[in-house]
Amino acid sequence: MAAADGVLPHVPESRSAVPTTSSRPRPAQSRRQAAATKRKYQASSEAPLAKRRSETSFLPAKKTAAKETPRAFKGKAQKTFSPKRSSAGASDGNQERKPGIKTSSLFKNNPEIPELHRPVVKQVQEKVFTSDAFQALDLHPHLISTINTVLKMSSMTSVQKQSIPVLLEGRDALVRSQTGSGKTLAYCIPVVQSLQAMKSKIQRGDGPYALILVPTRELALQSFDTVQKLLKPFTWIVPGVLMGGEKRKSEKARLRKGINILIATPGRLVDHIKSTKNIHFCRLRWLILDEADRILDLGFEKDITVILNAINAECQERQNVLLSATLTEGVTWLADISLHDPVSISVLDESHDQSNPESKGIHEASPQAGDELDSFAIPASLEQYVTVVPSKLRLVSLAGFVLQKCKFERDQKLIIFFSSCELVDFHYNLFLQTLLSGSGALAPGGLPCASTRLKFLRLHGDLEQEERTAVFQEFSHSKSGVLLCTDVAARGLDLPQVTWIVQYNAPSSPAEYIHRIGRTARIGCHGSSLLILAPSEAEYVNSLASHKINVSEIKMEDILSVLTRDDCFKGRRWGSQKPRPVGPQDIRERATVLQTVFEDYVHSSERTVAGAKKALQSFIRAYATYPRELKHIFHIRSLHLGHVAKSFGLRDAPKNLSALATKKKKANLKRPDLHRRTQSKQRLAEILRSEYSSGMETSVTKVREQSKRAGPGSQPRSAIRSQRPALAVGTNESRKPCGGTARLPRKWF
Ligand SMILES: Nc1ncnc2c1ncn2[C@@H]1O[C@H](COP(=O)(O)OP(=O)(O)OP(=O)(O)O)[C@@H](O)[C@H]1O
Repeated sequence: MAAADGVLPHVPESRSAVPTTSSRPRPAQSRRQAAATKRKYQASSEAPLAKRRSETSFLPAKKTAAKETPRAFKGKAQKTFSPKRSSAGASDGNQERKPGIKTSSLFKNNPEIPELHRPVVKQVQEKVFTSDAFQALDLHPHLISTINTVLKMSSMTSVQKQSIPVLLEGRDALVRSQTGSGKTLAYCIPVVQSLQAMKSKIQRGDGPYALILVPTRELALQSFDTVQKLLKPFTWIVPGVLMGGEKRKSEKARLRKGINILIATPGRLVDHIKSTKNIHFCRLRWLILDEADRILDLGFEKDITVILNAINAECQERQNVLLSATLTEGVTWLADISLHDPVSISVLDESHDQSNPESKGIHEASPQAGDELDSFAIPASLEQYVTVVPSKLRLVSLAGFVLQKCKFERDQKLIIFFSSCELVDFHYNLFLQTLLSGSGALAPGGLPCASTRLKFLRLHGDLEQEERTAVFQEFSHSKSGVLLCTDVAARGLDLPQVTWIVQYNAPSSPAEYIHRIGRTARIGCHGSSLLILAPSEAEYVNSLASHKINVSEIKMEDILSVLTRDDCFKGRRWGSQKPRPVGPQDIRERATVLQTVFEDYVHSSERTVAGAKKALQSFIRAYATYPRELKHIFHIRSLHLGHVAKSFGLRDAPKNLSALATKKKKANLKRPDLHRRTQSKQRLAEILRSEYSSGMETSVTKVREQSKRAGPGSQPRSAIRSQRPALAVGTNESRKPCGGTARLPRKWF
């Protein structure tokens, strides 16, 4: 007889939450356990064992609505043991489990998984490499030899072949090409070439000749590294990075000594513009906005205003370059009105228009068809998958996928994207404590045969800079491992040999989807991505298709079936032990064992329960911030709190969460104006506390306070103070809505 679904037999040794074959119960013991189990079932509302054993399908035959029942934040999800029972005094992990403790009824009352009717669309693709060598360009011979010998590159990529000559001519440009196609060198090579060729040799004390703005610290470090390598033969040109996380004093000292190619995150640069005397831009020749569409998002916009005010006040003549894999309408519009005689470079156009070699992918910038702008190129070597998983089964499915890749396959490097720092921390700690062994510190409930082959790392904006840099370096150089992260790692990062991208929480825009999956399959390599959706979110696949993004389905059963390869997850059977073929029932049992391991860990102490609740709360908060156009797919009302709680290892839907939500909802109903205001405030707060900040909370507060004091339509204070010609930011004239990004005023470049 198989172990009951959702019921684990008594485990005498407290640390063995998962039964092993060596501790099989003796007949008398099994009889006692069977009786206990029977009593348990009589007392519970679960179907009797015999009936459940007869269920042959993987999911319950009983069909429920595709949407999870809209009982969010209300009733109890499942009748289970309360966290208190296992948490009190259980932190030492020596708590003895009672016979027949009900664990997870993971496979009951789940919404039906809908058939995915994927419209097959023709994906937009670009050619990565050309056959042309860098020697074909008019570059300094030492620069060419550095590219060949230090960077070990010989032929140009398509975007480099198109951009470098245009930029060397001195034109402004808008550059769009797929992720991992070599955009960094497409702007770094012309910058270095032009600066080394200047007639009056650059002095360190001259200050910045080029300013490169990037959205995150890791990207700043990465770009700095590339610039530094290119500058090897031109030692008189000094590169430098300002990115936060470092003491302001030491950054000031470096600024004082002089930085000629300055790479910075907007927040930190603003901080220096406001507080550092030695910063000036009178010799600036280049302004590069890498990941330009992200930099123009709300949140960065204010910083960019301050930066451009400061620059415009001191220098008018310079070259401006905007780059991204997803240049959207907002950025094109901005370029149309503000770049000087700009050139629009899109590798996509060249790939599409092979019939007319004259046209190439280079155009005078002009408005492009909306359809074309909404479709982004995806590397041809990137295979995209989606799986639809009911909320209760999300956690075990994610863990199953990680185990499949990292325990049973070689050299797999995974990045898993979550929607918040709290979610990253929760899953990181959970996986470390339950799936990883070898540290000798396996948590209560940890798998006795957990793998030493797994390596987990995490990256998000709440970590100390030292840890962020160390993680970035370690994952870069690792052959295998799992990086759990927020969107702080979504843009621009070039982490070699990443084999899989997993999106555990769906991104909030197609652009973010493209950037996340773009961390794999770079520069012609192979890679895959997996998007995990709930049944109520299945329509997201159509939304992706409307942007020419094609995904294939992987069935949840196929992911979970890996658990049958691992005897760690074997539930204890009593009665006949005859070997039998592995079937859906085995998968269910093993998934239940794994879920129980997670639940046991989460309920092992008050601290871990609180951590899970905090993560759940953060998940709900993030879920509420999907943009309007996706709200019909990701609506908080379609979440079943009890089911979602299971995916955080919580046996019950936390009551205080539901109370909080109901209270808020009621209050908001009474005050619709307040509701609207709170929503936008929350959104702003969300953005302000995002990973892209300068790393100095004070600067965020200052920006907030200043804008509050100054009111709408005001100029940044720095500009007023220094009598610089400020921009009319916030005035009705200068701002037009466009694609969620407020349009920027003319003359920023
Ligand atoms: N000509 C080249 N030959 C070989 N490798 C190259 C070449 N140009 C760039 N690369 C490598 O390709 C990888 C991706 O380059 P890069 O990070 O510049 O891409 P990107 O287009 O900026 O990507 P994203 O849009 O994600 O920011 C890097 O490892 C880089 O060193």
